[in-house]
Amino acid sequence: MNGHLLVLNAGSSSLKFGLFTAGPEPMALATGLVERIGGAAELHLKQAGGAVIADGPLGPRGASHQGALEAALEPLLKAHPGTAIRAVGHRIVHGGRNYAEPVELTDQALSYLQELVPFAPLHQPHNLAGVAAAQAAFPQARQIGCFDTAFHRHHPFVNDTFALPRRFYEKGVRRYGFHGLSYDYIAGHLKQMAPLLYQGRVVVAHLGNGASMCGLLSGRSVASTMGFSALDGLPMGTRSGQVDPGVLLYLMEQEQMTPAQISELLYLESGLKGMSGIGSDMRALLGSDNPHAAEAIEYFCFRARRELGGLAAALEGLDALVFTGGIGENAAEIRARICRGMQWLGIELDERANAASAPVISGELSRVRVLVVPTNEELVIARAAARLSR
Ligand SMILES: Nc1ncnc2c1ncn2[C@@H]1O[C@H](COP(=O)(O)OP(=O)(O)O)[C@@H](O)[C@H]1O
Ligand SMILES: CC(=O)OP(=O)(O)O
Ligand SMILES: [Mg+2]
Repeated sequence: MNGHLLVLNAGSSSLKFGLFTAGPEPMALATGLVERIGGAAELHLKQAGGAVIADGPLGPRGASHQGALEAALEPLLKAHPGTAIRAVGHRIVHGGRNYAEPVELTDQALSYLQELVPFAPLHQPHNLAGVAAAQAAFPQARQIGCFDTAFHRHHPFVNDTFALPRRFYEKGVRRYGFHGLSYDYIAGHLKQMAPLLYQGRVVVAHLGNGASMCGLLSGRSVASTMGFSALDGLPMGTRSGQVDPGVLLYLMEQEQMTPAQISELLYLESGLKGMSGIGSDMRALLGSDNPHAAEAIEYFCFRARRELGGLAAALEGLDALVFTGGIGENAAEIRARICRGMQWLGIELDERANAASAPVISGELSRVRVLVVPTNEELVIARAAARLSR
């Protein structure tokens, strides 16, 4: 079948994208990233072989996701003249109750996904804006949606519900879980590279700007630290992670904060940024001697250890721990500090392997294998787009 695939992974302040071949196992031809959209946006775009196509500030077009997408596509398509885009695969954070698999984005699907915007205000609007922009740029192409929630849709009921009156569950107040495209990639990687571990009890720590952990049993999601929204669980770059709901009542009743103000607080002003007063970037915190930065890092690692213990309980044991995401893949110091408190669970790191971010970072005597696996959400999307546009 002719044509290529374009993959768009729109985050809250970033846009990752790639041009792929459309065969049964798609191959990346070029991949790119726009970061700091809305601020000092920069475009980084390279060929799969490593040659740089574009690298530098985006200027005024970096003010919005739409502008960033247009500015990113120009050099991409110029470097690949004659490319016909057969399908555009989109990461869509929330698929709600309806979608446990990727789907073609018909008008009906899009209007359902639009209704989910309040469930994921930091991501869903950008994801849907990406669809609109891609429809305008490639009117002939099929638009395929791939959902962060889909991988978790078969959670057992205890991990799907809250202890609220039943009617809220029926209305969709559930623990959806997110980062499913990343967990899907990791599960597929384990199946291929470590089939015995794949069959076992695995916790994946996706530690990026957004962060969550997921318990896998035979490659399927059993429990995740993110729930109804992408706010729960671990603290993140700017998100709070788990907070006592009583705090929210207090903020409304005593501080007279509006829902919009609370949303801003929890999604954009909390987490590493809020605790440190410095910023959301783990690199900046690790490089700082400010005691509040140190406390934010310690809280991050402490919460990760707590969640790891909880997920191991949900899995009734642990065979492997996988680190992924920008922090999980690169920050040896953070991996070490999470693992240091977990010897009781059978985790022993090999310090040198960890410092080198080697694929296996556990020591020979460690009962639990500890791995570093770079995630690839774009490849998972490309595979789905290839399949659904066949
Ligand atoms: N070498 C590194 N050391 C520590 N943190 C890093 C390193 N490289 C990237 N990070 C962190 O990874 C995070 C971004 O992760 P990423 O998975 O790219 O985010 P997103 O959720 O936007 O996809 C940032 O906090 C960044 O500081
Ligand atoms: C769901 C989520 O938190 O995504 P990201 O890590 O891209 O912010
Ligand atoms: Mg991410």
